[in-house]
Amino acid sequence: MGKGFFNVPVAVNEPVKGYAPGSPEREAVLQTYKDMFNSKVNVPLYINGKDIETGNTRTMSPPHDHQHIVGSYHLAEQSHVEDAISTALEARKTWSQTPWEQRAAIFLKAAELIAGPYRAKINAATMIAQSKTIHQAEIDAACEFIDFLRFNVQFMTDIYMEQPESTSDAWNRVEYRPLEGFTYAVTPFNFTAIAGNLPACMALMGNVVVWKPSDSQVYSAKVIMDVFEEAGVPPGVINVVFGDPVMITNTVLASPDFSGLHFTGSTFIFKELWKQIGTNIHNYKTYPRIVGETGGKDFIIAHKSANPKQVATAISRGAFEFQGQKCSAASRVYVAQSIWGEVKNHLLADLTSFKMGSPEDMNNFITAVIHEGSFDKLAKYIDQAKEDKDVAIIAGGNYDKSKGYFIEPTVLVTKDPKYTTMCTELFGPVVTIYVYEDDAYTETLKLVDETSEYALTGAVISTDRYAIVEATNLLQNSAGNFYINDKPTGAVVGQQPFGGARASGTNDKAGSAQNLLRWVSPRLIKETFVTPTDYRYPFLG
Ligand SMILES: NC(=O)c1ccc[n+]([C@@H]2O[C@H](COP(=O)([O-])OP(=O)(O)OC[C@H]3O[C@@H](n4cnc5c(N)ncnc54)[C@H](O)[C@@H]3O)[C@@H](O)[C@H]2O)c1
Ligand SMILES: N[C@@H](CCC=O)C(=O)O
Repeated sequence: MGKGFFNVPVAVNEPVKGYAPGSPEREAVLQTYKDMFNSKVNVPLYINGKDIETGNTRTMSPPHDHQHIVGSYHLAEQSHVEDAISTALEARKTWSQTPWEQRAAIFLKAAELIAGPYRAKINAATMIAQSKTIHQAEIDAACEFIDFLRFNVQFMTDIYMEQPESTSDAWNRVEYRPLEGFTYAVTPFNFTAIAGNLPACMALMGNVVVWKPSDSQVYSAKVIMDVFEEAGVPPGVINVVFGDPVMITNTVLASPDFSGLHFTGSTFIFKELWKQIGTNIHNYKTYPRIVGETGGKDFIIAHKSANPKQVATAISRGAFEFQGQKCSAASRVYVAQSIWGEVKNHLLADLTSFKMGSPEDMNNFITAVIHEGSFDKLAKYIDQAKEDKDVAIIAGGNYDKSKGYFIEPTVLVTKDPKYTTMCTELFGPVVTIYVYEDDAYTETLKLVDETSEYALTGAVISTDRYAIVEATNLLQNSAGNFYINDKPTGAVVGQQPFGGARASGTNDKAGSAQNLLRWVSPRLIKETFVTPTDYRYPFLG
């Protein structure tokens, strides 16, 4: 189909803008934030390239100002989901035959639109919908999303170039077909980049998609769809439905043409979806691909040789950036007794300096948690900690939902290494610390490995190389992303492919060729040049 072997632009990471006072990017994003905050957006479904208004709507409010309405979005009925499926299957006829370089051009254009004309808008939407500070919005909605789009194009061509050996009389070719049928993307609230990448990377590989965003990310999902539309994603290739996740999922998974689930979200939901796909397995035309990146209970272990200030900073950033609502957020920390005093002093000094409030005020490091359900759950764990004897609250512990869902960054110190908040994912600004005896390092590493069902990210901080080696070996299966002398968050596309195993997911590494491989079904074509005409082997005479 192609009329040349094309080189794609070399992917480079999008530089993170600083948003310093007086900078043009700061002025632009603040003005856009104000405009969006003070108007009302109408978000329809998007099916077959058309805006669909169902009339059944739900309002949208920023988590930091939950009585303020910034717009409303339309909820799908079953018939809309069925339309999304049939329109995707119709679009597949053309899209799956479209040359790869044409598909690539669309998503490279999307990257440039976000880097330029849409940057302030996608960042402001993320600040409003998900209550991210400008820095957290910039590294997610702008930079990480741009990186996904650019690097995926490079990964796609790397995959296509992977070809078998041929001989002089037979040419072996592998074509990387899109999956037969349609795919389903179910995305979380916490990363605009993930919401955009899950449908986009499947479409890039020639698939057609039904995408169900999180109810708490609709505003920034709308900007993503505007970008895709302007970049030229043809009608029917990516269809967006909002609303009841159970009804939408039941409808999608009931289709015999369902061919792949690309999920990011909580572990329990993913396991339920896997089970449902298993139950329906006899109905499908092909075995559906299942990719899920899910929860975490991410750790930092600080050796006695660690620099206490480095440990404290890794906790301050790793546990509290974006209110701990990263799957990679540090939420359990093991600190050697001899450095704990100093770590604690630095950490408490950091927490005292944190400012909390609306992301519009760029002095704030902490904003609100995503919704009332999350707020109430976190408040319950904090209240329980106030009651429990084995745990002390050394910072934070207050919360207030009168205006926004604000939870004070909270540090628990426990004497019980299996205390509930050392094991359970809370997904908020609460970190639990266990102080271990300096000479119990090896036992503590075993504890790290055995304490949680998850295995997403983790970090060791040490200046002793043997301690690093021991942690690297003993924690081999405890984290899919393992950091040495760093916090466990902040993976960058193209640098730290991201994902974990155990209950944290299928570890198909977002931001890598490995993930894209899940969305193709290779076909081997052997072409023989001189076709045999006699069945006898030479020795048969
Ligand atoms: N491992 C990773 O890469 C990664 C990245 C981001 C977030 N996460 C995880 O995501 C979670 C936070 O995100 P969230 O609160 O949006 O997660 P969530 O599981 O509540 O929601 C994720 C998506 O699933 C949908 N959903 C909810 N119930 C459903 C059901 N019964 N059937 C079908 N779909 C359903 C939601 O509407 C949403 O679109 C955390 O557990 C976090 O660790 C993991
Ligand atoms: N890319 C993110 C993780 C995404 C999960 O929420 C990080 O590494 O911090």
